[in-house]
Amino acid sequence: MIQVEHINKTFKVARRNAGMKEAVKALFHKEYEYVHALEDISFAIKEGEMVGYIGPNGAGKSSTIKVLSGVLTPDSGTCLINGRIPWKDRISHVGDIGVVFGQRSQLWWDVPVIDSFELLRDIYKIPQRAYKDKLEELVQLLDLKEVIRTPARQLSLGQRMRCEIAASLLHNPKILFLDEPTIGLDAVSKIAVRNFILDINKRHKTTVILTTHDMQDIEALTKRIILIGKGRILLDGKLEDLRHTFRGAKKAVVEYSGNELTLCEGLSMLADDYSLDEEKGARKGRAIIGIDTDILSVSEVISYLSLQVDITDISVTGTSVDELVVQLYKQYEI
Ligand SMILES: Nc1ncnc2c1ncn2[C@@H]1O[C@H](COP(=O)(O)OP(=O)(O)OP(=O)(O)O)[C@@H](O)[C@H]1O
Repeated sequence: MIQVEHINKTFKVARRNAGMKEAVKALFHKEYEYVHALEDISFAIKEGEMVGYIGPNGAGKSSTIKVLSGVLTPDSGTCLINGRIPWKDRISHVGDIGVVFGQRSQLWWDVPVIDSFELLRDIYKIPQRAYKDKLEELVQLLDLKEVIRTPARQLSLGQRMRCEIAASLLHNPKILFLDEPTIGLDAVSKIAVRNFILDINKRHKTTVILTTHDMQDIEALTKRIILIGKGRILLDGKLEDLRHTFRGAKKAVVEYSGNELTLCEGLSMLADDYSLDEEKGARKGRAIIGIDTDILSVSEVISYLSLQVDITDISVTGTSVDELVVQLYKQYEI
């Protein structure tokens, strides 16, 4: 459905130093720098897939989404979406895609949201019957009844984001590009947005490409991730496999009293915060210990530690998706 092959995009950016003198100098002699936003980007996405497109700031995520949605023409490479080249067949292509940029609005600011929806109906030439049915579905699923008669500028961020998502789906697109859809939302609104995305993917087999810095979005929505750094794709694989790779790392938070903790092979001290009871000559503390589960099992760790100290509380957690991504960024030096 989406086939991207060897896409490259370089931006030519004018640069000058600060100050009046430099500004005048730049009038006569401009200096340029070249930013390689996308370098040899290739991937394929099947119908109905939900893919997380992740990477640090400036990695090239938005540039990729812009190429896929047809607003940015690459310097070289090919991209076919449902048999169309996005930047060449823009008008027919936009009928197939919905785009939500979390940081930008597609709603007209001063008019009630429903007026923006009607305008989009005209732009996309949605038949009246289909529009009515879709609107009804979206209003119900996204709980918009109370807000669509309000101007966009008077909505809370969460309400506006739900309206943005509805606006992007009115014409029933096959593909949805979501660029930071939960940015700035509170926990309840984030969950509502995520549940809705899961729901439309299930109902309509909508293909979703999601760029986000929120790893809970990735965990809740996608099975596959594509990691981009400095304009290049560094990894494309299943989240599950990645978890497997990093499975060997767990963390124990141990509240203890007694002696100083000594660690054996397979354990590493990440933090040890304690106070000293000078009378008893004993410590009371909270240690965070890294466990390499390829060397020691969790039960062995508990037995080993309880031989040394009194454990008053212990919790053991695996690597979170956030930690996993930090490790990936470290591994790929991005
Ligand atoms: N129109 C442009 N003109 C010049 N440089 C640009 C332009 N758009 C993007 N870039 C540069 O291309 C690189 C990739 O930018 P892009 O916005 O795609 O990154 P991103 O991964 O979406 O980052 P973020 O997570 O911060 O949104 C950056 O170095 C950026 O400065």
